[in-house]
Amino acid sequence: MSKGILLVNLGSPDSPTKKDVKPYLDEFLMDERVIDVPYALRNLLVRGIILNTRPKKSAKAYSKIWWEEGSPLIVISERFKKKVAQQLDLPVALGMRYGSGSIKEGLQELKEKGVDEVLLVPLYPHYAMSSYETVVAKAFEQKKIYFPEMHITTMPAFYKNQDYIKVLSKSIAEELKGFDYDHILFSYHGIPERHIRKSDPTKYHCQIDGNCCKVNSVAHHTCYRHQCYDTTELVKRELALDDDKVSTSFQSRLAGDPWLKPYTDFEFERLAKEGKTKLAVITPAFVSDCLETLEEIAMEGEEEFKEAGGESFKHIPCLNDRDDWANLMVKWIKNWEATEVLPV
Ligand SMILES: C=CC1=C(C)c2cc3[nH]c(cc4nc(cc5[nH]c(cc1n2)c(C)c5CCC(=O)O)C(CCC(=O)O)=C4C)c(C)c3C=C
Ligand SMILES: [Fe+2]
Ligand SMILES: [Fe+2]
Repeated sequence: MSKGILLVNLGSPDSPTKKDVKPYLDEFLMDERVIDVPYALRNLLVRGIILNTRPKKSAKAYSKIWWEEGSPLIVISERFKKKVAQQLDLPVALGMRYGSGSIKEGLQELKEKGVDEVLLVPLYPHYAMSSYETVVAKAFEQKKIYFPEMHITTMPAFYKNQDYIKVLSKSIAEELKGFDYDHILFSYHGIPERHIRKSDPTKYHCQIDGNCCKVNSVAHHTCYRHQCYDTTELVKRELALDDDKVSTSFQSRLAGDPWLKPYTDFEFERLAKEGKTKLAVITPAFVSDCLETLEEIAMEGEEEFKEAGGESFKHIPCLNDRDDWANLMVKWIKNWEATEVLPV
């Protein structure tokens, strides 16, 4: 068997224009694990309603954060991949769940290098049906159709891995140097509450009230909300932060059913009104900065917070291509190569 790595991130449109954003959003929102309603209804919702207005709005947002080299998410993912590959003697490829540079292309690249045993690495710290699970499902679907000879092992979600928490905490501590804050908000990408219920294998454990999280359950392996609160708690402990200086919220909701609460934009207002006027925001659902961090938080969020009375605001960058983060990924991969052990 010849081993290789496929790192997978979400993907971006090819350019920040309505023409390129529309097909990207079409692929993204027509994913049954993202808008999880029957096909006919999803088709009506996405193609009959959302895609009439959203591409223009999203293109405008993307154009505010676009870099000369391209989409920040793609550029950062490529830099990360390069740093990881430099330290390994086995092929490393990058794939995107949506848009250009697909999972199929990534697997093809590995196949051409003689790989038949793939370590699939969804670049998400937490499990969610709409992020981690859809990457795994797509990779296995592509394997079945095009690469039946390949064997795929998937890296588990690493939201509470000790080394990951250390690297994340170190990045936060470094970024907070010189920033006088009175609160740190951990803002995670939101998902509809029904996704939590759907992903609960027991079908009764997750009450979405926090009490369920105190009772040990197999449901925690697939509960995005539980895992996000775990990450916050572990970083809080690692950095010895006071309870009342840290909170968790969920951003980026779309209209419709209730999404995980509290909502980040409401929290900006609440915190400012409570006199927490110097705010640091960390976005640990993403390993790479992207539209949701650079525009929604670092631009729009700062404006909303200051309009509500906030004085200073700092978005702490994602891990991106930090050396310690790339080194940690290399360590996990080497463990897998040598002993088949993956992070927990
Ligand atoms: C039903 C809608 C959505 C769910 C559920 C969802 C979950 C989810 N998304 C990410 C990570 C990212 N999402 C990004 C952008 C983005 N997300 C949605 C919708 C849902 N996401 C939309 C419509 C968009 C596109 C932009 C917009 O119109 O607002 C991005 C940024 C991509 C980029 O190019 O920079 C990321 C990353 C996670 C981790 C997640 C579930 C936990
Ligand atoms: Fe999203
Ligand atoms: Fe829970």
